[in-house]
Amino acid sequence: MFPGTPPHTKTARAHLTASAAPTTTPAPIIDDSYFVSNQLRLEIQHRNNLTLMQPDHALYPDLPLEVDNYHELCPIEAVGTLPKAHVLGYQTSTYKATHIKTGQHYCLRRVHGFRLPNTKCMVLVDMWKKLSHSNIVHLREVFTTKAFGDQSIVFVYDYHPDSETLLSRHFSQSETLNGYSDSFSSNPNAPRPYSHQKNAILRQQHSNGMLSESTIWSYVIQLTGALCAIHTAGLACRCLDPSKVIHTGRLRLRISCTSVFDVLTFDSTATNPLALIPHYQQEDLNALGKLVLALACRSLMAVQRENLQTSLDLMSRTYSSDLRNLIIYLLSGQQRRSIVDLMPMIGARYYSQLDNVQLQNDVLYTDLAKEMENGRLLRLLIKLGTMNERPELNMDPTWSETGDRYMLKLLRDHLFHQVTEDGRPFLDMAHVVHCLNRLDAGTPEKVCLMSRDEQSVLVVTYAELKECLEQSFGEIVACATGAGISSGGVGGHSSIVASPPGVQSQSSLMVGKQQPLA
Ligand SMILES: Nc1ncnc2c1ncn2[C@@H]1O[C@H](COP(=O)(O)OP(=O)(O)OP(=O)(O)O)[C@@H](O)[C@H]1O
Repeated sequence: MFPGTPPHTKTARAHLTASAAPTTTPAPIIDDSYFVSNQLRLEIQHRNNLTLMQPDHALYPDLPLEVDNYHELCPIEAVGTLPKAHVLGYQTSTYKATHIKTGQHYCLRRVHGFRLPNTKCMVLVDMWKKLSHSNIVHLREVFTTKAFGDQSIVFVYDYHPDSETLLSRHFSQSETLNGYSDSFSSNPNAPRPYSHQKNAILRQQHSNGMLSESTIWSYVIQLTGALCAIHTAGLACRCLDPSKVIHTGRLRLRISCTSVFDVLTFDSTATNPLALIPHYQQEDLNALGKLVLALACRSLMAVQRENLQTSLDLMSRTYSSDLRNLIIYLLSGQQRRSIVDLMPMIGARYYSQLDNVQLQNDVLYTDLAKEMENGRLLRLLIKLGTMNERPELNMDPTWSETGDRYMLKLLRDHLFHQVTEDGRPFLDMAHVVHCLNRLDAGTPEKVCLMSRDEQSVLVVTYAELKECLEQSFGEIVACATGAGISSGGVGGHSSIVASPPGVQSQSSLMVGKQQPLA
């Protein structure tokens, strides 16, 4: 069998009888799962699709083409979503947009009809911009604009494709629409009997399905980490609401919407703009307690003031006393609490979280390594594709068919155009990847290449083919950049190690400007 020839295959037109083969070869790989794990591939594909999503002007004719330094605005909320007035009574809209200069994607949160009285609040905005944490959506800038036809203020954040709010992920649609839509604001004027409330919470807990305790602790660890960073920076979150925490990928949480409340409620007459921060930090802890309790009960109703005790009783049936104690601590408004006090309550669960993150990291590294390999192979394919069948170079129409390029053309056939004994295309990505890897490494291993008319057989090493490739591609680059002009075969990079009868000699095959040898 000729070296480098896959068993029981023949080249595009030639039949390599010598390679007739054992049938023990593994089944050929013909799908691209060969390259990267399926689940990750789907996830990344989906995120890329969302990131590359283009604006639909027919659907959103009123959207401006440009807003400040951003263009290609695409609303992130579902089409047909009715305008809501959630953030302090202002209507808001969220868009994916592209920065005009850098091409980076961002998430723009627009607050409609808001006029900024002065720029004093920018002190807080600057503090937020400096805050970088893996569980906080990074704020990049804030600006006012009339591009939407009104006076709007726009908060620019990092874009995290395929995110979902905790509200839509873990709480039922009906609950958000049935009069309890303002997640945590209870209406004390609407009393309901205890049993009614308890049954309703139980129903929701059952219909929504319980979250595992480890999931809730993972959320607690991420959110306390974020709060710790915010409080340490001398800021308060003020938006720890299920509609403002986004969930991406596998259990990854990020607090979004930061700084919006600070700007919208900024009191420019106050002597110290940071005076109320300690108070808001206490409110953050309260909001965290409510969020954890709501998640444990899978119900927003669970955190209304009159339902708190019932909800704590219900969640204790399923979850540990540690989780209950953590919620009680967070909701105990009388004492002065600190986010740092939560660390001993979480305790050894940090180790499991760290372990999960590191395991996930290992998986990503393995897939990244595969992707790097794929990138390498893609560059090789680009070089081959640029060269093979090129109609002419330096006014030489035979350039791609002569000299070193002829070997590369035969290599192309060897890679992609092999057929089985009975003439069917031979598809095996493993064969292509195997050969390309050897070509990239320039190994001394030999490969047998046969011309389509079966008259010539070249046996060359991958090292020689690699040199041909680099040399020929270099000629194209030089021609493209006007750096140098050359044509014809360079010769000397190949050798016929074995020539079956009737095959042309090395010199006539490889040197000078010969007639096309296809
Ligand atoms: N930084 C971000 N990157 C990507 N998507 C985001 C980002 N921030 C929010 N989203 C997504 O945008 C969508 C809308 O978010 P938004 O916070 O406006 O929710 P909402 O329920 O409409 O809130 P509001 O009460 O302010 O109207 C959600 O699906 C959310 O997951």
